[in-house]
Amino acid sequence: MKKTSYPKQDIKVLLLEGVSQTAVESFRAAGYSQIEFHEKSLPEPELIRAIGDAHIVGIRSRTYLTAEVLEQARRLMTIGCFCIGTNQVDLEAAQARGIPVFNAPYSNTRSVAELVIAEAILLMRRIPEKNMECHRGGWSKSASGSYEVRGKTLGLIGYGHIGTQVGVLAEGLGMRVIYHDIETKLALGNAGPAASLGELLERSDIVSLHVPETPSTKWMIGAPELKKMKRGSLLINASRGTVVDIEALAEALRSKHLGGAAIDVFPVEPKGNADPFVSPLIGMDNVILTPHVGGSTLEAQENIGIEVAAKLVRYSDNGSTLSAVNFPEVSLPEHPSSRRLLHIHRNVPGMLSRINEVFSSGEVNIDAQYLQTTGQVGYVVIDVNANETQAQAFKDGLAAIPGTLRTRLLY
Ligand SMILES: NC(=O)C1=CN([C@@H]2O[C@H](COP(=O)(O)OP(=O)(O)OC[C@H]3O[C@@H](n4cnc5c(N)ncnc54)[C@H](O)[C@@H]3O)[C@@H](O)[C@H]2O)C=CC1
Ligand SMILES: O=C(O)CCC(=O)C(=O)O
Repeated sequence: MKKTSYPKQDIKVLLLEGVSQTAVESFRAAGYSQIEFHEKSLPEPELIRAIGDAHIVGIRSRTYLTAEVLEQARRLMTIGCFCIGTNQVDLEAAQARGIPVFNAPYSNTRSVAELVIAEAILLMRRIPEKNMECHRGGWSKSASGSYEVRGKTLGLIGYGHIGTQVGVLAEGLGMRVIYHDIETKLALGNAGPAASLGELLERSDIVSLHVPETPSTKWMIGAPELKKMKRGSLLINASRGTVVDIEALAEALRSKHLGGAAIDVFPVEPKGNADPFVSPLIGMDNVILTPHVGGSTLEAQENIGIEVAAKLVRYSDNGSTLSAVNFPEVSLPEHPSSRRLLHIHRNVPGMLSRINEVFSSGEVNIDAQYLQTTGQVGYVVIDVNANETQAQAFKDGLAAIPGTLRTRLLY
């Protein structure tokens, strides 16, 4: 087994929320044996207990790693979100503690896009109501209110990885696609940008949301926006629950201003499958309710398990932070003949010269040095041709520099 400064068998990996077994297998294959696996998210007191001695933690969307929780995670080296969204982690608090956070930005995007397309067709055909009626022993064979999606306008709010795929699939069905994004985006196929959010809402037969949870998207669809939507049009939200004012949506559905909705995400979601689900949308036959499963397919979860575990292992073994969402990114080569020192520090002037002073005795050769900074944090990696004692002395020297957040030594 490759030797690390901290023996791999002593590195505790805490995996929550039933992340795929492919993640467990990836850690085992990389030599990590201390893996604590939980099928569910943990209530905060239990989370704090479990994370207290963990070096690596893997979560999905239900575990909130707040500044207070991170404060208790004294040994935590890195965090993996086995999903796209990272809003459940206090990214600034993690950065300030020198903890890179990784996610899987692509692996479940196709799964969400497929669900959205399926829901668009079902809602256009009024299938949710017809389904409920049949369940109640009713039979209303009628074409009234049922339409093909062909020729209808789909308005996508957020034209990123998921929005673009929904657009491409929708065009394959003959839909017209318009989108609204805060960034300038390359339009795929025949899609085109709407002049504004308001224009998109006014023109679309179906509006589908694909934005992240940020201050700019919080409650972005409220009563005034719903009012702008066409009478009888449909709303799909598989992004984040805080994007839509759910009470305003319920009212728009009750008043029949909207014809239907498909909602996968909610402002408050149950913590686990045993907890009750409460929503003003319950009981509305023209609403498809799903328990935040947009990305929950076996294909997506297996791929996410492999992708995020690989990023966590690479950081732990090699120091690479490529694609970290809150941290300076460095992609590092292997270092077979040198020892590698990692120094994470507050990004203040003069830090690099203080780091270099530690090696100024001229006793050893520096084989390579890498530096990257983002806003508050700097990350320097130094490969040195030193023996174990020298390397340990360098690590101690680096740790003593004021402004140091964390140091590690990799063999
Ligand atoms: N329901 C589920 O299970 C899943 C939900 N998601 C959610 O979907 C979101 C989107 O995923 P991706 O498309 O992969 O993300 P992405 O980052 O590729 O795309 C998001 C797009 O939204 C745009 N955007 C940000 N703020 C905006 C605003 N105020 N107005 C208009 N556009 C804005 C961005 O510029 C970007 O183009 C994720 O952040 C996550 O919250 C993702 C996967 C599964
Ligand atoms: O699968 C999950 O737990 C969350 C999926 C999701 O919302 C995401 O990837 O952002």
